[in-house]
Amino acid sequence: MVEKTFIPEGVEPPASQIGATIEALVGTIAARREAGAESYTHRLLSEGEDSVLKKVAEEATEVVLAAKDIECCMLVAQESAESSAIAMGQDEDAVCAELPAEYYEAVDHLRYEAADVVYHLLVVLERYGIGIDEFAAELNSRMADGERPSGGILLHDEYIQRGK
Ligand SMILES: N=c1c2ncn([C@@H]3O[C@H](COP(=O)(O)OP(=O)(O)OP(=O)(O)O)[C@@H](O)[C@H]3O)c2ncn1[C@@H]1O[C@H](COP(=O)(O)O)[C@@H](O)[C@H]1O
Repeated sequence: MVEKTFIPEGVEPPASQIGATIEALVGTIAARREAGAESYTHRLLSEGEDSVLKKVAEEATEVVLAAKDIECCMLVAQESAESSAIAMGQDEDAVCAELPAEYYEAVDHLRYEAADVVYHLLVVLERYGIGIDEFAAELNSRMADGERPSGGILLHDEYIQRGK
């Protein structure tokens, strides 16, 4: 925990799968500060900022394209199912399209690109000294009380500077 954050008194911090994964990756990324140039992460942390910042933008675009591929597969499958229904004299509004293998490949691709975005984003946070708990506090501080995980870390008010 850093001075900017706190956990409400008397509550246990939560445990979760994705939390453990992100924490392990964040630890690896931080440790790569001391690695050599053979480490891709080290290069992103130590070279000019454009390398990692461009990578975040590029990977985010790839997420968009991967999601669009999924949409395209769904549309093609639906249109094909509707055409078949019409040809067979069935109600085209009642058809349920069978999704092709390409759809599942596109979903896998989206997951892959999403992981690329998260990794590069975590490198950016490390580069600019934003700890993972501080980042969690940013997300938690946006949540309503009933929505936030029990024991979720929060930002002290003076560190909430939205839109500045
Ligand atoms: N999670 C990652 C990770 N995700 C993506 N990348 C790299 O990010 C780069 C992405 O570049 P590209 O987009 O050109 O390549 P791509 O992802 O193959 O292809 P597309 O995205 O274009 O489809 C590749 O070089 C990947 O290896 C990562 N490199 C490292 N890590 C983690 O960081 C640790 C330390 O890595 P090193 O610094 O290399 O030791 C690793 O053990 C991993 O846990």
